[in-house]
Amino acid sequence: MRSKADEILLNVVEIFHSIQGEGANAGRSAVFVRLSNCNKNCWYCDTDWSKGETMSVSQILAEVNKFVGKKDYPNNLIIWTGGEPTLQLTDEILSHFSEYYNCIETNGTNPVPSLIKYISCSPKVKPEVLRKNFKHVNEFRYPIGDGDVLPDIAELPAADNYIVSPIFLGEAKKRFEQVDENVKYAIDFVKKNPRWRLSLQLHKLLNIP
Ligand SMILES: Nc1nc2[nH]cc(C(=O)O)c2c(=O)[nH]1
Ligand code: SF4
Ligand SMILES: [Mg+2]
Repeated sequence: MRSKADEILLNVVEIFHSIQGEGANAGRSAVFVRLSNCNKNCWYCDTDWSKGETMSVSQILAEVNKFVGKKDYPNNLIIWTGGEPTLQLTDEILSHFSEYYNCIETNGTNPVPSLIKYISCSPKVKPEVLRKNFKHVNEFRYPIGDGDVLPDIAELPAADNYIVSPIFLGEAKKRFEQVDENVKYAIDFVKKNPRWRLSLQLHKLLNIP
């Protein structure tokens, strides 16, 4: 018999098992489910989110299960990313993944489903929009380039971690080159603003997915 999980369909770019490369969970084992599409078009975007294939929730569950077991909670991380995962992800979908520790990487344009356990927000909107969408997030992570100005922490919703990551550049959609000016600027920023901390995109340094 067909179940609800067979009927709910999502557009998925890729599903892979790696380590979380960025932020406060950097280094942790995680299954990434990259959903198609975004509502922004950042010049430094490193992801081809326009492609993808249709998958049912059952198919996604089967794929995730190949990599990570249900019994390892809360160390069985699923990272819903994109593109912008809030364009597709709902609590109804997440109810089928309740035995996993569900994390999201979001650009802050929309509120996230309530069943998400860990919100990593890399904002592409103004603080006032963030205040409307969130009471609290687990981490704010700003990609930062030489001379970029960040909002004051007082303007942002409450967060457990405030993180800057220097923007790396290189070939389009494969931006793995360190930009020394951005790294220096990020380090000086953290020295002057010690509530913020530095996170490097480990997966780019290690050349892994
Ligand atoms: N290893 C690894 N960590 C990541 N953290 C966030 C990612 C993303 O593309 O959202 C990502 C990614 O693509 N790979
Ligand atoms: S919001 Fe994120 S996924 Fe969307 S274009 Fe910008 S960097 Fe890429
Ligand atoms: Mg990525």
